[in-house]
Amino acid sequence: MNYLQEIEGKLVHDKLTEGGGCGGGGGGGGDTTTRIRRIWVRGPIIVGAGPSGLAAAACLKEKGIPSLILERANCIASLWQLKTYDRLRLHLPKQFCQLPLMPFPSNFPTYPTKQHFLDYLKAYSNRFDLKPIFNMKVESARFDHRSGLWQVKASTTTAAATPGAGLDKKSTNNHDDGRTEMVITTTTEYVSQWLIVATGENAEESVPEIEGIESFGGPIVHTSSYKSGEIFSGKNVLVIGCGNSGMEVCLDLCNYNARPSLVVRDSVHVLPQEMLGSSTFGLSMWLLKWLPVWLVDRFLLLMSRLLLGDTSKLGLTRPELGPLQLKSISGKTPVLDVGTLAKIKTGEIKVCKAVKRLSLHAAEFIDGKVETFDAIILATGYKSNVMTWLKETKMFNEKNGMPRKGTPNGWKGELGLYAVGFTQRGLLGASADATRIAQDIYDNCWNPHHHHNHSNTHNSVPFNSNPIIYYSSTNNHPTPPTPPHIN
Ligand SMILES: Cc1cc2nc3c(=O)[nH]c(=O)nc-3n(C[C@H](O)[C@H](O)[C@H](O)COP(=O)(O)OP(=O)(O)OC[C@H]3O[C@@H](n4cnc5c(N)ncnc54)[C@H](O)[C@@H]3O)c2cc1C
Ligand SMILES: NC(=O)C1=CN([C@@H]2O[C@H](COP(=O)(O)OP(=O)(O)OC[C@H]3O[C@@H](n4cnc5c(N)ncnc54)[C@H](OP(=O)(O)O)[C@@H]3O)[C@@H](O)[C@H]2O)C=CC1
Ligand SMILES: O=C(O)C(=O)Cc1c[nH]c2ccccc12
Repeated sequence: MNYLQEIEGKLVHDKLTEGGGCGGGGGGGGDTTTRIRRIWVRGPIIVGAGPSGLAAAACLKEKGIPSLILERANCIASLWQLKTYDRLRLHLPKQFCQLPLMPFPSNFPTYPTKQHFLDYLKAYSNRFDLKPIFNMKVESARFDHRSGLWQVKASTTTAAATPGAGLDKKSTNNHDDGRTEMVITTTTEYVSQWLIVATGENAEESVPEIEGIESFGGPIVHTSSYKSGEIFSGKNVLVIGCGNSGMEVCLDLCNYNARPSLVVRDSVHVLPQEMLGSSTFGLSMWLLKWLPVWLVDRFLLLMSRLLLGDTSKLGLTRPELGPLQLKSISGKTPVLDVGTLAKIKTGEIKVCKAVKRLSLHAAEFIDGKVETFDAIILATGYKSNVMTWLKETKMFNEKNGMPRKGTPNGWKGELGLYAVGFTQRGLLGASADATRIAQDIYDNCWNPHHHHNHSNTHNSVPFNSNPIIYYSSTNNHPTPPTPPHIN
């Protein structure tokens, strides 16, 4: 640990804001009092250590290309590790959820649990020796035309650290109990020829505006902080949103003797998880090889009708478009039923219309009904955060932070910019992106002599595996400057 801090200390004391080395990199600007560490990365910078970022790094590594992963959380796969409920399993069979180059172990069940999946991701990082820099939140990234490089500014926040050099901001948090603790934010600028966006479609919670929400007297939690129904036992809980999360949370609430009501503001496709002895997803993929989407949809709807009955009688109206067509046009994922429908049929879960307004202990719905509730769970989904930090609007839509080009072409931008995991096709889509990105960087950019499309003629590794070069100096440390407080 001391050793790491020493590196950190050395770095921040070096005179770093001057350009030099590879092309100036912007910055400089004369005023050397702003102490920003600047680090040149040999390979691509990957933002996000979720399944997508890990897959991209592994595919690059396999081609001999080092990369550097920056992750805001203090662990890999933070969505899965920190923001999912206890009973979560993959909804799709494991063969559709594995990352490139390393299949799931054969002893895993068809639908691995959250812990299985996390164990797999840990093993995946170890296998490819991936070492993300944790607690490193990317605040901005822009392409510098002068140097031809991406400049990625990231911040690390340390609580109660020893004051030192290289600090952008020092502030104090005043706690209610009178304690004060120092919060230190350090900014680091990473510079590279390539930037791979892997922050995901689920980077931030989507929180709806609902009239009167501020006056509601009970707890309001997003599904990202819901663990289990235990604390809601005996309570009336309003679950807003009927995607896969909302549906499953309702089931979980029932299992803990809470009384959930599910808001279905519009329409939803609920499909059985399996039909004819195989997974609905697998069967659909297979049928799509031979039949047009509309026909596969007709088949899915027929099977659903036989296996689940008429869901509209339960308040779950189906959209006009079929489930796969809707998924491909809008990205809206059909719900794969894991037992919720049975509880709706028995009345253990009530289905409600859209919420009109909330008050201290109640919700009024658009059909005029009023019900009392002790708690609200927002199962309203997620959104990308790319538009908040990526200073680029050609590849990414500045409104929704998604690539402008649709699947499967959204992975490649210009000037060394890539995106992995924005296909609205889950882990399968992310894996395909990661493979393509690594191949593209290898083919077109990686060889210093730019042998376009002659990938199979050069199999030597042009750089050593350490991705970091300290921009300002001759230092070439064997490890990245890991923040001193990670686990
Ligand atoms: C409850 C739930 C269940 C799911 N189940 C399945 C399933 O069974 N099968 C399937 O295929 N898909 C499933 N998905 C879809 C899900 O998108 C993928 O499983 C997968 O997590 C996507 O990986 P990702 O790396 O693209 O994004 P994420 O897993 O979200 O990882 C992105 C990472 O980027 C980090 N990050 C974000 N912003 C910054 C920043 N500014 N700086 C640094 N780091 C940043 C985040 O902290 C995060 O660790 C599920 C999603 C949810 C919410
Ligand atoms: N085990 C698994 O594989 C699981 C996978 N997932 C995946 O994770 C991703 C996120 O899922 P999820 O968290 O369910 O989010 P989704 O985005 O899939 O669903 C959000 C739901 O909230 C509704 N909603 C949004 N705003 C409001 C509002 N103001 N009032 C009422 N309803 C509202 C939406 O309705 P509308 O359609 O009308 O906008 C939609 O039904 C998906 O890709 C999903 O498939 C999630 C859980 C489990
Ligand atoms: O979880 C997601 O968002 C996915 O894209 C994977 C997925 C889960 N259920 C599905 C049904 C149809 C297509 C994709 C999925």
